[in-house]
Amino acid sequence: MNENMRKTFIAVSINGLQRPDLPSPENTDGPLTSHNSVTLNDDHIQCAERLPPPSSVTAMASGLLDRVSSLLSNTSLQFRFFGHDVNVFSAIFAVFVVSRVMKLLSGIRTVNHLPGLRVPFQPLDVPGAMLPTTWWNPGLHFTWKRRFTFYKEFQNENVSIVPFISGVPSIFTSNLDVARQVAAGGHKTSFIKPESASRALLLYGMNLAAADGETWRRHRRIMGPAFNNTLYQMVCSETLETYRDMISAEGWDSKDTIDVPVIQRLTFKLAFLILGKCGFGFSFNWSEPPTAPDGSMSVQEALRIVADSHMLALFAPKWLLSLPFRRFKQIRQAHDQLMGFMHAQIAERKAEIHDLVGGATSRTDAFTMLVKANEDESGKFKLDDQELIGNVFIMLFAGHETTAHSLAATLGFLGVYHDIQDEVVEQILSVVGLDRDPTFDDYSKLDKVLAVFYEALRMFPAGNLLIREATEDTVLQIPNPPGQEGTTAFPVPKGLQIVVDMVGVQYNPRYVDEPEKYKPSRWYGVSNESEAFSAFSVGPRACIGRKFATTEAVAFLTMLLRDWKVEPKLRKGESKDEWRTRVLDAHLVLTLGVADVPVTFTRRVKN
Ligand code: HEM
Repeated sequence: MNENMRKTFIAVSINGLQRPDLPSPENTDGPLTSHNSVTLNDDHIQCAERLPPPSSVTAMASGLLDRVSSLLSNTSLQFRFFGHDVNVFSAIFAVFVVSRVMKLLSGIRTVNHLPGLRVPFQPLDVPGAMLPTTWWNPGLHFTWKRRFTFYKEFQNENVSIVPFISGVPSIFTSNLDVARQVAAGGHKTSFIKPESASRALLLYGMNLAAADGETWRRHRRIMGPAFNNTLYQMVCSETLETYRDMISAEGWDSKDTIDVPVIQRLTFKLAFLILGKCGFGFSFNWSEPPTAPDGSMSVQEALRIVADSHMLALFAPKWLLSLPFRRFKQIRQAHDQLMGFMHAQIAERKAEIHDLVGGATSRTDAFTMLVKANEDESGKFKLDDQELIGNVFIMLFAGHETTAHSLAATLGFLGVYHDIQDEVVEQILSVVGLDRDPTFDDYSKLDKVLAVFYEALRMFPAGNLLIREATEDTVLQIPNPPGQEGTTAFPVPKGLQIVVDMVGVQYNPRYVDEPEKYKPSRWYGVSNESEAFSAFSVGPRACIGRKFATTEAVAFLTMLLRDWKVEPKLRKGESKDEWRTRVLDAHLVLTLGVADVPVTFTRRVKN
């Protein structure tokens, strides 16, 4: 019996993995050929290539079953089945194997036989993400690690992933037209953010980033007007102020050379303070003490704790955070204090807006603009107080890490490429000069400063996975391979997950030549709104904070690069190329960032 089971298992597994349901090589009308540049023969070969060689699967499965069989044969739990003695555990094992093979085959049908990985776990689910990357487990970071090879291997800009133990089948896309169809939102979309993807965004209340459909439209209608030039003027002037504050608080004004072991320490603080000032409307500064004059936790400290513990608050169960540890107590205190404070602030801002003639207020931060836009709205479109708070906090969570990491990567690249740094400084000097600080009006003339930021962001796209789920049976129009006109219809069943792989998009040679090279010149003269630069996503659901982030980046880099030359802080005997390979690599938690960047700043005009 055990020997028979083993043969059956191996036959079923290998047949299942090799996709007997593919059209025969002669039948070129199969569902894949129309938009693939490869023949079905190649297709079969590629699919097989993703698997270990059949002989090794056979040997492994055989070894595994021998061990399981010998273990099971020592047990005496048996029952009669069609005249045979069957061991209970063997039967359970057989049912498990058959159910997994069925899951695999059904998954392959769901993705409409699109070639791709056939793996035990979905890489974005807990087991697949936690287990190390091996030949059978792509791991959470596979889109980064395989950025130069993944889509090339399958000769397709869309690749399926079908798990056979746990997780749902999905299609990963590196094509912008497909991204536009699934991620852009809009009136008639058949795709939503699945609950599992938006849950992480809902800690402080419903908000723009987590909402879908009618709810999303209601939130965008109120959030849209808050992101305007008055806000960007504020972002610009507060960034200049924060830069000056940093220089004096860090003691840089008396030094000519400064070593910064991790530039993220500064960029995270900058991004946090700008969001605190321009997002929440708080008067934060670089060296605010953690406690207020009355001894209680200061608002700046409370917000910093909330920002730093976001991951823990997301993934730790509620009971864990209620344990009496000092750190957890601090997080609870920060959360409660901020909530009370935010509700009081809403009441205060509403009163201020109503008391002033025509609702005009001198405050220009996003929170005040949001409350004002909401007060101007009537009836069913109005957001409640918790939704207003949810939207203020989503700015912190969506805009903090993303901006900070992109700035860190920019400084890392500029440290390596001095010719590019010199070109940018030349533009800064010709637009702004040495005698005044930049203003928001200079922004459009500083396109090379914007370009160095854009190119770093292209290479480390912070919003790296846009996960969507089909709400109904629908059809995607998939562009034919480069060089071939037109599109091919690809049926998508209800429930299928489509993941826009932003790393794949940004490294797709269809959109950028030499994607592995840091070449800011590709963005010279490209306007801030242009969808040619797609790392903020595209369409109606693209990042609402794009100009917020770029205004801050341009203002900060203009001030910093005018005063300081940035260089990589090399280890003993290390070359710049070695530094680049070691340092400019991904660091992935919730968003994609760059590993710790150590740099040295040297004053350009000595004191
Ligand atoms: C370099 C910095 C940033 C990058 C790379 C970035 C990237 C993105 C991307 C790719 C999306 C689309 C996500 C999706 O559709 O699933 C997005 C959405 C969003 N971002 Fe950003 N972002 C950045 C900065 C900011 C800032 C500074 C803010 C706020 C001040 C912000 C607020 C938002 C919000 C609220 C959404 C949701 C928009 C919607 O669903 O309508 N982001 N961002």
